Amino acid sequence: MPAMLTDVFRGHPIHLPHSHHQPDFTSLRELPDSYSWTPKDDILFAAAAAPSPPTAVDETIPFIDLDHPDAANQIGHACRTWGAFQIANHGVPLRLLQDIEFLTGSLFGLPVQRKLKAARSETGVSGYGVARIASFFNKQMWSEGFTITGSPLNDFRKLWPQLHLNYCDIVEEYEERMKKLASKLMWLALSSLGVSEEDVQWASLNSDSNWAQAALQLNHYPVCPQPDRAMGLAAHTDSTLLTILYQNNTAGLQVFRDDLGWVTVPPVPGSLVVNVGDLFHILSNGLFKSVLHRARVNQTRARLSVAFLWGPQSDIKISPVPKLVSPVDTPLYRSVTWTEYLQTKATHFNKALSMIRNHKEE
Ligand SMILES: C=C1C[C@]23C[C@H]1CC[C@H]2[C@@]12CCC[C@@](C)(C(=O)O1)[C@H]2[C@@H]3C(=O)O
Ligand SMILES: O=C(O)CCC(=O)C(=O)O
Ligand SMILES: [Fe+2]
Repeated sequence: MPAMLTDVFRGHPIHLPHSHHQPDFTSLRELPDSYSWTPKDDILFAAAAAPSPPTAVDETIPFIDLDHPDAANQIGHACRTWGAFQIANHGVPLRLLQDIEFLTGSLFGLPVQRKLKAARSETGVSGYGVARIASFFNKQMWSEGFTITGSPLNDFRKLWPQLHLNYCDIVEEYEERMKKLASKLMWLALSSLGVSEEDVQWASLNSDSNWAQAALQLNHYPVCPQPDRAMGLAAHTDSTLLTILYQNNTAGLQVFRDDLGWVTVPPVPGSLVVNVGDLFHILSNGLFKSVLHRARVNQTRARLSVAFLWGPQSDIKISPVPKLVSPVDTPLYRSVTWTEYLQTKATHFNKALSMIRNHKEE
């Protein structure tokens, strides 16, 4: 039995503040200094868009109809240029999206004392708390999170003594749908590079398809008195193959482009945002872009998001697909399992990718 996602941080304990040490988000009229970000707290905080032609001003990530006959190429192009795209006709019932949004709102609406009964432990992955990347920043983020790996039953029982079974059913159905969608998206993207199942046998569609695992990250960004100086979730890349994100009807997600700066991803009701993670960047030998993204907050509306963070089981070694490496070159990256990569990220954060990069001998 390979190590599970649940255990990846056993050897990487982390001490993060819990909400009972934090001010009550809802009662503040001014941002405390510990929540006020400047460019020195995050070098990209104020990264202005490079001067660009007026036509490029409202450029954003591609919107792709999965029923379109050219969807595979559109996805491949989006993965290479943006590392992110939005999808319609993804087959996930609207009712299920509404259910997971309701669950998320209901969870974060619980009294703090109740949420803390399911607080994430210092060595754990699952539970209530601030995002793990918080440890790399001096300032606090204007958000709270809840991570699910494996069965949420134990945590949900603590949150909702009566209704936990209904909520477990929603999570189970959501994860089931997301799993199928993620695998479909990965194969569409790979096929656009001419990569087929013989080239990536561990991910074969026929193998009992249990080669993948995932975490579900629920995020809540409360209304904020001074949103221009606050940060909902600091800039990061995901350590995944792919991440599928549902956002409620409140803008906040931004992706970074060297030539455009921070670009907002507008919420489109019923659609989902997909982004390339570090492992897909490695698998594609650097062709697909692991996109830097963050979440901003606003003054009038609370924001909710649900990220399905998807990657391979822990016994699977990810390395660049040989077909995508030129015969005269070495692959851009060494092989790595998801567990090893998450552990590297837990200590080195944004340096993790470069640490597994092969450096060419002169
Ligand atoms: C399977 C994963 C992926 C994790 C760690 C672990 C569980 C929670 C995920 C997130 C979710 C929020 C952003 C992020 C950067 C974070 O802090 O926690 C993610 C991180 C990663 O993609 O590296
Ligand atoms: O809330 C968002 O839009 C982004 C969330 C995110 O990046 C994450 O959970 O990894
Ligand atoms: Fe993310």
